[in-house]
Amino acid sequence: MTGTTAQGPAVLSLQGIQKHFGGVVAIENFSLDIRAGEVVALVGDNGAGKSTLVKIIAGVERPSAGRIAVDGVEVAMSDPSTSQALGIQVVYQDLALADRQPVYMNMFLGRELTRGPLRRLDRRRMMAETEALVKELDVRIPSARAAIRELSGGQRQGVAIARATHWASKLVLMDEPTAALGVAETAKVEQIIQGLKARNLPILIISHSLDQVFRLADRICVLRRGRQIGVRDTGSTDKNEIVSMITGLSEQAPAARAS
Ligand SMILES: Nc1ncnc2c1ncn2[C@@H]1O[C@H](COP(=O)(O)OP(=O)(O)OP(=O)(O)O)[C@@H](O)[C@H]1O
Repeated sequence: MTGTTAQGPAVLSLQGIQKHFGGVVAIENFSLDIRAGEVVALVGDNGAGKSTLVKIIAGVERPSAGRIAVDGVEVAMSDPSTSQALGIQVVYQDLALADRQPVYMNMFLGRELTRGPLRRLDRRRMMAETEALVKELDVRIPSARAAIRELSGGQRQGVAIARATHWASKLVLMDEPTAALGVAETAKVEQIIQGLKARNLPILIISHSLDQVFRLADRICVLRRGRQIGVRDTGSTDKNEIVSMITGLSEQAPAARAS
């Protein structure tokens, strides 16, 4: 592998990760360090193993072999709550939002703030915290009281990202965050993701759009049929190289490309 020039200690370190589903090798031997403040894109064709890797980090799937460390300490991601407790949050494609509930309740879903001995819902505090967060991240929603179903796809995605950011102290995983969005909404969500860099929170993002990957990522990690093909710094590679890594077809020489 080449091109791993990010600085600082690894927030998340994956070493020799393997995952077999019966006879299917979904992940062969995967190693990657992710550091504070960087966006790493995971790319590869359908079935390359991207979602499986995200599920392993999220504690949804157990690796067949390999080691995972958070801040240098080896951990067993035995279930999603372990991963969450370690400060890792996932924004899944379906967003996992409660459609009928207001934005502020979604922000605290399963972790609602309460007050007093009767532990009544502290709606005011949840609303205030939600408003501060969406403002900080520039997620433009009509109100923290708006029900999710009243929001556009881009606004929903913004809420899901804001929630993940709120609860993640170490890492946010994003699985195709703009797959269902139009051009303008994609641009807005990308702007929100770029804004997260200021928080120094590392992001691992799955995307099928190489244009998006080149806009957002500091490093690009390529998988092909479960094999880790390589990691490149975005600034020292180009789409041709990444496409050839994804497909396994060698790059055409410039002369041949021009003809
Ligand atoms: N629960 C499972 N049981 C059996 N095989 C699985 C399971 N989950 C994934 N696989 C297999 O593992 C391989 C990797 O799948 P994965 O979904 O991780 O790929 P992907 O890169 O995320 O693809 P896509 O871009 O289509 O989402 C595929 O061959 C898939 O069929």
